[in-house]
Amino acid sequence: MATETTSDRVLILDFGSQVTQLIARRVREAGVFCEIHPYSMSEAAIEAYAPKAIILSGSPASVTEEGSPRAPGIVFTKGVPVLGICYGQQTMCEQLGGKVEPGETREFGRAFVDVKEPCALFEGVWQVGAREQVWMSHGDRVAKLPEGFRIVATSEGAPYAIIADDSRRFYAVQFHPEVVHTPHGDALIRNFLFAVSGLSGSWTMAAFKAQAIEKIRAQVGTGKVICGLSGGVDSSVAAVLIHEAIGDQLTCIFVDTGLMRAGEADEVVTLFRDHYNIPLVHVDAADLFLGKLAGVSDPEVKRKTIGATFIEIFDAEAKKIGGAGFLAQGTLYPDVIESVSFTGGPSVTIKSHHNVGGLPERMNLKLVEPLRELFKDEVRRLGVELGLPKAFIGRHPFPGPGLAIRIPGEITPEKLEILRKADTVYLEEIRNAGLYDVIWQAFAVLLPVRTVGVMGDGRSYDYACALRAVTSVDGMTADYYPFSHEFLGRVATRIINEVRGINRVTYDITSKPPGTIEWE
Ligand SMILES: Nc1ncnc2c1ncn2[C@@H]1O[C@H](COP(=O)(O)OP(=O)(O)OP(=O)(O)O)[C@@H](O)[C@H]1O
Ligand SMILES: O=c1[nH]c(=O)c2[nH+]cn([C@@H]3O[C@H](COP(=O)(O)O)[C@@H](O)[C@H]3O)c2[nH]1
Ligand SMILES: NC(=O)CC[C@H](N)C(=O)O
Ligand SMILES: [Mg+2]
Repeated sequence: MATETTSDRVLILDFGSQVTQLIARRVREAGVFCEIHPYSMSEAAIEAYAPKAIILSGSPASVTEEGSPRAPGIVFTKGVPVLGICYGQQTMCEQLGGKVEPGETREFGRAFVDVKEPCALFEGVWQVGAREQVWMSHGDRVAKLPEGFRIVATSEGAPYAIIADDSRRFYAVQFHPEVVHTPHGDALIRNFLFAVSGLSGSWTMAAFKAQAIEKIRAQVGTGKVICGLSGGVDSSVAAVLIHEAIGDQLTCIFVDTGLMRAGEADEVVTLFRDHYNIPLVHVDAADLFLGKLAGVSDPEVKRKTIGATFIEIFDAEAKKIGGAGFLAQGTLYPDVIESVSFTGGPSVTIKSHHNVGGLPERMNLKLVEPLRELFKDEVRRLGVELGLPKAFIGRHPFPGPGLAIRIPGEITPEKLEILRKADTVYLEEIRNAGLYDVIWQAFAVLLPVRTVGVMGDGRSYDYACALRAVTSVDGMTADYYPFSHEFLGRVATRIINEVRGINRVTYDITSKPPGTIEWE
């Protein structure tokens, strides 16, 4: 999976921590390319990836348990700098001849470290003698240092809060520098990347764009490419990027799945044709999708059915334009991470994104996915770099499976119609209140629950709907948007008055985690 994007690559080995993603974000924000791989990555794959530095993540596991995960030996013999975080520190110590034991005091949340000796990791950030706030989440602790290490900071629950082996460039911390609750944690990570590892921090969107174009040309040659275009920011950016690379070898395909929002199909096609001179085919596949989804209520079955149907259509369209060999999609890094359960790795499949885990096993078209290693906010920056108009860049994400994953249970044309109306009212109110751009994503969900109400002195027995609005940076974590009660009241009244079939409205205040943004 290694890419040619840059030679300054950092490898993050994941032991299953909840916050491994954040390590990647901090590294990329520093202008350094990195990828997350499971700790079980083979030594050959590590060699092929050729990291300039390695970071070991935290983990729910305990080094003291038999069979708990270990880093591949090559991590410590390759001669590159290594930063161990929490479990990463513990396994580093254990593997290099130190000792780990269950601690007497567990530390969760805010803690303080006393800085004892100078260290490249916090040079220019923390002073010797200072007491600094960090964020801890551990029960075990290092009890004996491996040879070559020294203690540079301590905390109450972790006498080895920061340790260093300067000659081998191995550093390890018991706390989590990647979370915002460790103020200056990002500066420590930068020090590891620049001062310790000597990386350049030159991974910019302009550099990414130039290299991505080269890669697309090399992969595709003179072949024809069709690009699944949804009107969302990811596929729009992918299409424009690919068009810059291969010009008229590209044809875009917009699939109307029948699971779109009100007016969306026309809007997307018009917007794209107005701005770009890229051939766009509009396929009306509503009957096909609704037919295949009839009677399906399990979320994963829905997602896989939708993924397979998309591919069926792309295959047919590829033939129609005289045999395209490649399918381009706006797949992002989070789609990949959430869909993939690493064999032998610690993470589990949360949901099969229709364009990754939902793809059929056998595919005729070869995938071109130039954004596969980017997070959403990075794609938006690439969009700016490519000169995409704001109408594309600022759009809320809309998932490929569309309203199908916003109607828990079976999907029917009647339910789709009700949901479209409620969603339209909700988004209209959000726009009127000037909130569209401060919210990351907002939508209505039609619940498969009917409740009793009283309307116009009569009894109603209709569906309930839930409203969702979240703030986020990259969709990997999210919080609910704190609307005023007045706003929520206004939307609820309008939906109940205007949308036949809904007589109750609720607001979803679940963050991610533990929830996800979509309901399925
Ligand atoms: N209706 C559609 N027609 C054609 N391709 C689609 C459609 N919906 C999704 N896709 C393909 O699946 C990919 C993933 O969808 P996803 O919703 O994650 O991205 P997007 O729609 O491009 O952007 P956004 O996340 O902002 O909605 C898209 O980039 C696109 O290639
Ligand atoms: O194209 C897509 N195909 C999918 O199968 C899919 N599932 C979720 N999403 C979008 O991903 C982001 C994170 O969503 P979740 O918190 O629900 O996983 C949110 O922005 C979701 O809308 C999808 N997009
Ligand atoms: N966050 C972590 O990496 C925790 C590591 C280990 N499970 C402990 O409790 O110490
Ligand atoms: Mg979309």
